[in-house]
Amino acid sequence: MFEARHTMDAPTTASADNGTSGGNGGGGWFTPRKEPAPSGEEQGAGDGRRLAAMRPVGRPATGQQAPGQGTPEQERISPAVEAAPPSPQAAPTHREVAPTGTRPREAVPTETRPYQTPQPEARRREPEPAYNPHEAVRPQSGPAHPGHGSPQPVAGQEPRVPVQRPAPESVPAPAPAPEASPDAVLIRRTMAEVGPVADKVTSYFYALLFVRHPDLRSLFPAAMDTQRDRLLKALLTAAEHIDNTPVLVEYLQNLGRGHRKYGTRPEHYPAVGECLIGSLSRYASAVWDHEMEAAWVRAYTTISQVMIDAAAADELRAPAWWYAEVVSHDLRTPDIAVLTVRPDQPYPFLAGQYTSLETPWWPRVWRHYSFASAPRSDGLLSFHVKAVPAGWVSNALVHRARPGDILRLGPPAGSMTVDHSTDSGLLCLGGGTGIAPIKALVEDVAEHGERRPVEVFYGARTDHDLYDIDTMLRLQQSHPWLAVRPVVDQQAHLQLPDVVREYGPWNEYDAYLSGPPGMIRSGVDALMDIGIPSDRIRHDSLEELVAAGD
Ligand SMILES: NC(=O)C1=CN([C@@H]2O[C@H](COP(=O)(O)OP(=O)(O)OC[C@H]3O[C@@H](n4cnc5c(N)ncnc54)[C@H](O)[C@@H]3O)[C@@H](O)[C@H]2O)C=CC1
Repeated sequence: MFEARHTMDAPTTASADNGTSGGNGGGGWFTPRKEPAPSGEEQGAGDGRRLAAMRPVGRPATGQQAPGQGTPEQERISPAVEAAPPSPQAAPTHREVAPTGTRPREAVPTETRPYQTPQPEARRREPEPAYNPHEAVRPQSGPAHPGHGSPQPVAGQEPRVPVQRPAPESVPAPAPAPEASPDAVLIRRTMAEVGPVADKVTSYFYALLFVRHPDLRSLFPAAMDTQRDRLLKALLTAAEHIDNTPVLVEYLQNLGRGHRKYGTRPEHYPAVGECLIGSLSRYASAVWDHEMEAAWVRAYTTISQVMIDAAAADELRAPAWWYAEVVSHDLRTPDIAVLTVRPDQPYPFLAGQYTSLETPWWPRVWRHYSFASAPRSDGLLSFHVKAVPAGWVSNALVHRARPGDILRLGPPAGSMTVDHSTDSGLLCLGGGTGIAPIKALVEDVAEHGERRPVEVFYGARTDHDLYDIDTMLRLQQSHPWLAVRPVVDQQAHLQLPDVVREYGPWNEYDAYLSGPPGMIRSGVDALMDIGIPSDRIRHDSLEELVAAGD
């Protein structure tokens, strides 16, 4: 039910309303409690009191940004506890389970308003601060060439670069916070404590949630496995950045909007908060005290309030989800398909954004895919999908979906979009199916009639994996401002990002990266290394990328 779309640009630290002001102090409306256990018997009066206290404040929706725009989600496959409504095929039944839809939101008792939602601010994505060395890739670059032939190398042979795998991204590491608020300090102390046992915290959290609130189980997928840590990760990510109001608000608004498709309602939030704190208090017992609990209550109240408000505002102007009929299915390689779908109602989005997608075969299991085209006059949407081992959704989309099948789409999200107020060039790195949003960006620039230079480096493992090279080369032929350079690992002597160093200078360019996490990491490193400032580098969230694609 909570979707963690941790973006690069998300959470750093700042301060504004740090939760320490207002009438929502530590002992105010939340009474510290005993350590909970996943037992129904523990739902005593104390719990009921706590639950009421944690209920977020309902507030009229005003001043929200357009759906899906400028959101930080920018994440490909992200942590998201996928609590979703039913599959299209089971729509009548599931509609009952997921009653939010487009109904007016339900009123929630107003108690305290500990937090004022600031207006979202425009921002750019920033890279994650620290990356590990990359996986080995031996790409090769050369001039654009027609068809699937091997590109010409652009550099001499070099030894293969020794590499390490990126470290797993579990609970986000605390961001540096020179002036952290007292609440932020307490929250980070908790996270440092629970980080090493994140798996246990997650299991315990869901045990609590489903034992105490069995009605919420139907909002989650039947099999929780790959998605089980998403809710907790989302909450911890948000809590960790509780000081950075503008970024946090944007992140949470996006999260709140995205949760409409799961059937999340305001009254679900206290239950989640209660179980979150129950889990944290158990696994951070060595440092847990009243102050720490109060800090978490304030943080969670803020988090849930922003999400609820954003969902309510979104409800006034957009459906919780769209049905979309598959109108074409083009198997480009044995494991990559290009799908085109027709949404049942207009679907506004921006080139460079992505959506969440659910197939009829795996109800409530959602995966993120970028739009592979800029918005079209016929309203059709296209996606590039690679079937990955054990990937339920990707395999269904590649090997099972056929024209006539009905999918569901969540709202658009992501801020890897073109800034049309400048005429900077675009330096685009697309790896594998990561070329999809890059193609959309190129089309977007073309449609705006701009003459800004666009340089696309398209990486693939083999020349056969350059499944969309013909399209890209056709675009290049039509647009003199566009250069497309395939980079094939198989014949390569340099990694894709290193190839980019061979060209340039890039000081007048904004950079866009899309592809596997290792490519994003090394790409951001390389681009910053050659002097492109981080605020000119955009990409989807690494967390989502790590979890994506299945
Ligand atoms: N389908 C979609 O709409 C989108 C997918 N993505 C992500 O793109 C990825 C695509 O996967 P595949 O097609 O299997 O790509 P892949 O794993 O075959 O990699 C494609 C290319 O990226 C480069 N690359 C890979 N790892 C690298 C590293 N560590 N350092 C430098 N360069 C590296 C190489 O040139 C490689 O050939 C997935 O992770 C997916 O989540 C991202 C955006 C959109």
